[in-house]
Amino acid sequence: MEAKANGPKEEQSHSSLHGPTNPMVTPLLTDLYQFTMAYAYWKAGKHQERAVFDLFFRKNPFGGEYTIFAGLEECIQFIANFKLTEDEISFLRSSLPPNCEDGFFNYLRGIDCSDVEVCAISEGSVVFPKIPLLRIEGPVAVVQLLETPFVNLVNYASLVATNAARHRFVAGKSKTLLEFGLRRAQGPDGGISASKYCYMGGFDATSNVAAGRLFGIPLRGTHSHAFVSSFMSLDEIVDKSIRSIDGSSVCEDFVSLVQTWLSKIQWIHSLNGIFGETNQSELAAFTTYALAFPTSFLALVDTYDVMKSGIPNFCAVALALADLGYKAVGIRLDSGDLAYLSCESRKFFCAIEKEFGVAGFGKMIITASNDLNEETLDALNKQGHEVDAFGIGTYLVTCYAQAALGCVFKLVEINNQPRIKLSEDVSKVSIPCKKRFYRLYGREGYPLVDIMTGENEPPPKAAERILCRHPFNESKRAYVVPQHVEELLKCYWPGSSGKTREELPPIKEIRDRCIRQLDQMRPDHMRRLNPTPYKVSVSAKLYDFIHFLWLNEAPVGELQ
Ligand SMILES: Nc1ncnc2c1ncn2[C@@H]1O[C@H](COP(=O)(O)OP(=O)(O)OP(=O)(O)O)[C@@H](O)[C@H]1O
Ligand SMILES: O=P(O)(O)OC[C@H]1O[C@H](OP(=O)(O)OP(=O)(O)O)[C@H](O)[C@@H]1O
Ligand SMILES: O=C(O)c1cccnc1
Ligand SMILES: [Mg+2]
Repeated sequence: MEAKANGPKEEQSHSSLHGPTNPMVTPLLTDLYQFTMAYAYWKAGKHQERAVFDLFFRKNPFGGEYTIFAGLEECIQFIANFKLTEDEISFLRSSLPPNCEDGFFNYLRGIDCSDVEVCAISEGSVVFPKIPLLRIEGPVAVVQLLETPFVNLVNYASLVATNAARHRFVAGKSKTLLEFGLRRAQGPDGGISASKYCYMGGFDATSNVAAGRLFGIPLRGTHSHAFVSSFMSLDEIVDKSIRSIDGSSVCEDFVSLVQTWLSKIQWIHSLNGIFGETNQSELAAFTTYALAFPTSFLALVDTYDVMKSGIPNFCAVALALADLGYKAVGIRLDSGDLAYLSCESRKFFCAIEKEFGVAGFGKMIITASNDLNEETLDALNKQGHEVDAFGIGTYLVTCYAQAALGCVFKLVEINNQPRIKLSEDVSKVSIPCKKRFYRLYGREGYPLVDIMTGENEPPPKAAERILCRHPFNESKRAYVVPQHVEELLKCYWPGSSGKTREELPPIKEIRDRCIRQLDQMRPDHMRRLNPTPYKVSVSAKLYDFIHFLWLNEAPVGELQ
């Protein structure tokens, strides 16, 4: 069932700064330590010092080599409306130690994000580890307060968008992908976010009505087993009349028409022996649904027995509808061997088309659901199947294969002084400095490498050779002559910088960007098994600076 599009709230006001989708996203949606640090900064007179933080992740999820960046609009909606209320300030006063001075709470009363600059990669972009998704600059105490909500808003959004993109990659472009996860999602916010970001990652529609209304995502749905099993017999159908599609005639007894078709199907030579008596309560359910939705009839056919009952019953109702000029949509399979049952169902539909000359009957849409995930989609592809649309819930929205993306928020500069965070684990050493990022494209149009440079370095230029260095591994480096250079960071919240604010595009545009960028990737980065890592690099100058700072900050050990 396809719902009629009806003035999505989002499309009417996509660029207005109306606040985050979830009203729980307030300045208090942060960790206590952000406020205790803010107090300590304030007490030390350090709170106005200008800091630059990077938000990035260290490892791609799901064993893959790419990630989809999502959640940016919610971050901007959050800071555009960032203001502590008197109630919130009173709560903080009661939560912090009693010796915290009043002046701090007066300071909190005055803060907003008008002096914070947020630059970010465009939402829906394909992104890679270590390259900051957002660069946040402003008074250290304020920016520190943004850490937890920003990381929270980006983490799950990007994880589930990536999961959706991965499901799309396996299913293939021609399949319809429906997100059915609301009932299994991690709470209401998990459900709404899943629907929004699965659409962004390449799904076609959702069953989540609230998400349809909030974001203008196409709504789709079928019906459940309960609807089928709620019927006992055809006698329950009281109003049996239905008008033909062109309105020229009325069929007074649609039930009899369906029964006539069912007996005709039973006599088809090529189907002989497939089925005998079908389940009559199921037939009653299908007939009732068709009377309610003659223009979009779709039936769940696995309540009793797919081939012996569901499919013949569906065909009888669909053929009766065809007599009146209506074209049934198709079926949903929700159990059993989906490869086998989809192929058998297709054969049955083709046999009907051939036998009764009903054009297009063989092309009936077959939807499959039931604990689907990347692996089952892949298995179905390998076996061969006839499924046109997949309804996917639990594994998709809970991100069963990877619990979190692991975004972090690290200080890279304060008062124009670059800062570094060291770690025994080299992959956890942060890349210091306020930086710029570029994507370098090769001759064949594929992105070759992302490179970070210092803020004031000259940008890489097309057709000019540039040395790209692994940030930590001295021996890994390459000269690149890019065909095309794309600067990745754009200013989405200028603060007091005077830069122009990049518009927040509608969700459909973000989805299109995501699909386009995924299409542009070199296939070996995309494959599921042992994909090739995409190269993320730093300029020679930045490399030297990182290692200079590293040596400066790392204490020299003493051996005894
Ligand atoms: N051809 C196939 N190849 C691989 N996996 C499949 C195939 N067909 C279905 N599956 C998957 O196998 C699992 C079957 O689920 P399960 O064992 O619970 O049986 P079921 O079909 O749901 O039976 P029932 O509804 O009667 O309990 C699902 O995760 C489904 O996605
Ligand atoms: O399987 P998922 O990927 O989570 O997709 C959503 C599932 O939700 C519905 O039934 P539900 O699971 O509530 O009941 P059922 O398994 O008994 O059909 C639907 O029939 C799907 O099977
Ligand atoms: O519309 C459906 O078929 C549907 C919706 C949610 C969950 N399972 C199925
Ligand atoms: Mg289920």
